Amino acid sequence: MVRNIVVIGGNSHPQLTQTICGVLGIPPADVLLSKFAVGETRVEIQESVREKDVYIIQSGGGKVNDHLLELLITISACKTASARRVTAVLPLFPYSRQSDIPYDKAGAPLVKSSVRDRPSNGYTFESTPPTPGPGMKTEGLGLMNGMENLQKSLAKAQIEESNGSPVKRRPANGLPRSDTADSLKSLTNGVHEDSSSNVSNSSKINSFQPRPGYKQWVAQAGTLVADLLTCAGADHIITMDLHDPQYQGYFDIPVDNLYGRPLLKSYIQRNIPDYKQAVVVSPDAGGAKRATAIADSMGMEFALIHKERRPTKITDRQNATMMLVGDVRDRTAILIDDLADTSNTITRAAKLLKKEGASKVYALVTHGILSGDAIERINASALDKVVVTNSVDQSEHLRRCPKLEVLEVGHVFAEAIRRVHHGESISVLFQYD
Ligand SMILES: O=P(O)(O)OC[C@H]1O[C@H](OP(=O)(O)OP(=O)(O)O)[C@H](O)[C@@H]1O
Repeated sequence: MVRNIVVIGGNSHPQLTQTICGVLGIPPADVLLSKFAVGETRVEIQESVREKDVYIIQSGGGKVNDHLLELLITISACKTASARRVTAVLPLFPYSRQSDIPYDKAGAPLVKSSVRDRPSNGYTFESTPPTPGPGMKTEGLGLMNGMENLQKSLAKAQIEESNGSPVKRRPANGLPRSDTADSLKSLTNGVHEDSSSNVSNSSKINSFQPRPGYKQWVAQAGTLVADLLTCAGADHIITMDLHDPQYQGYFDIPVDNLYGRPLLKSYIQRNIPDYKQAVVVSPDAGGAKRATAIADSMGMEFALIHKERRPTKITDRQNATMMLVGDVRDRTAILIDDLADTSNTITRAAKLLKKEGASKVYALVTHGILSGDAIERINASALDKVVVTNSVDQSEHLRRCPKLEVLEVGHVFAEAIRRVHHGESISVLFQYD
């Protein structure tokens, strides 16, 4: 039994909390996790955590936003109740697929197709508009252009006023008082259009295009989530198989990223007949390192599927954008990935592998998120077996998916908690060879 330690389970995965507490030999702490009628999360810690080492178990998946907020409020409640240290245990780390803005193959930030499809003549990676500087020609550029247009409009208004013509004035909220089309016309005139143009108002609105080079920013939600956790008071994070291991660098508190690989490897050794003759397959380039680590350490062959998310032909959505590099003919193929969400990736990969002659296809995935109709997709797919860990609650998935097998991660997290609590090294839990 471990002393002076408190384990609090969030609503995301009560069974995992029970397993962890069972291994540690302590009961889960008494907490009240509920909601007000309006939907706001309510947390009450119903026992003392003063000077205690607190571990809060909350996984991603399911109602991920609710679970995240519940975790943040629980961390904050423990800190204000004088906990000595608060560790957030996130078997599946929420938002870790959104740790950075997406980049295209050329290394430029991804933009929406309306901008991406523009002719690239003269495109540079310089920001547009550039930062205004002394002596810089400002015509047609950002704020300076807006100022010039404003000055022109004011001058024009003064002339019209002195001629006795009616002049449109903006109300206090800054919008012109006339109808919407007129308002937008005058607004777009100030920034994007030549005011002398004769094009009709509605076509101007419909034909609005962002300025070339303008980047439609994608939120860096992963960074925000890292900041929210530390801001709420987390002193330490324990997680498993982060989608992007570099995400740890977004934190200024310790992050222990445990590996699910030992569990996957031991499943292969124990359950796949003649596994040395099987081929480990990564369903996309992003997971190649993960899959090769397993293949190399077990002396197995490796193949790679090149995955392109956008289908090129509407008539062949399933295979047109996937290509196998390697040979799986008459062999068992073992797909390795960090997570399955819609399960599109693994089911399409399985179809391709069977088409390429694989005799059997397994998918071994650390995080079985399996959202929406993922289970139906798996049931109807060429996959023979899908093996996931219970980093996300699998009880409902298990009921609906006869192909699913679940590996227990509770004891791995319990051991990590025990070691962190006693100040012992947990590097042994990172080893997977
Ligand atoms: O079940 P699905 O909905 O198909 O999602 C699963 C895929 O998504 C993730 O990769 P992602 O597509 O984010 O690309 P990356 O590996 O290049 O980051 C993950 O590594 C899987 O390959």
